[in-house]
Amino acid sequence: MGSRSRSGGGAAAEPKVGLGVVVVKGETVLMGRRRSSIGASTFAVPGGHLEFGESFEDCAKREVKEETGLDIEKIEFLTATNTVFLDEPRPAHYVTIFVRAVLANPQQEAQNLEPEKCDGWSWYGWNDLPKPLFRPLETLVESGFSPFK
Ligand SMILES: Nc1nc2c([nH]c(=O)n2[C@H]2C[C@H](O)[C@@H](COP(=O)(O)OP(=O)(O)OP(=O)(O)O)O2)c(=O)[nH]1
Ligand SMILES: [Mg+2]
Repeated sequence: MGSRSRSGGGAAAEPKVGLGVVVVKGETVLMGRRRSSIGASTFAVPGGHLEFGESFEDCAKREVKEETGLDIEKIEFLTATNTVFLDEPRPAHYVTIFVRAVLANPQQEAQNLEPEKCDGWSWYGWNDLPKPLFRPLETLVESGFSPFK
């Protein structure tokens, strides 16, 4: 058939673009434990798929609003990671764009607006992150990267 799919079952095998938002408040970042199939029970920052035609900034604002209700500003590109998930329910390959942002209103509280996808949101120090981390984030941390430098 000449199919480029390697995952079988007709599933798309192309790499996808994910976007993770490191929301910074003081010395802490916002993280929650995932319930979604890829990376279930690992801790990740809010984020999701980049939609067709969307800017990184708009994607970051949209995903953080949908998942936490928070409004963010000062969105800056941080770095990208390249992760192949072979041990998940379905093989997947993600290029993840990481951006940093701050709260538009530091008094605003995070709400768990998609409880089917996340156990809840909390603030963690970068040197005291919860474990295990979602793999793209683990790659970021292990590279020595810090959103506070
Ligand atoms: N949320 C989040 N997604 C990430 C991170 N790193 C990373 O590679 N991704 C990738 C893999 C995820 O499967 C993908 C989509 O994010 P998601 O799993 O939260 O999906 P979602 O339902 O919020 O997205 P969407 O389909 O509603 O746009 O983005 C991260 O730190 N946080
Ligand atoms: Mg998400």
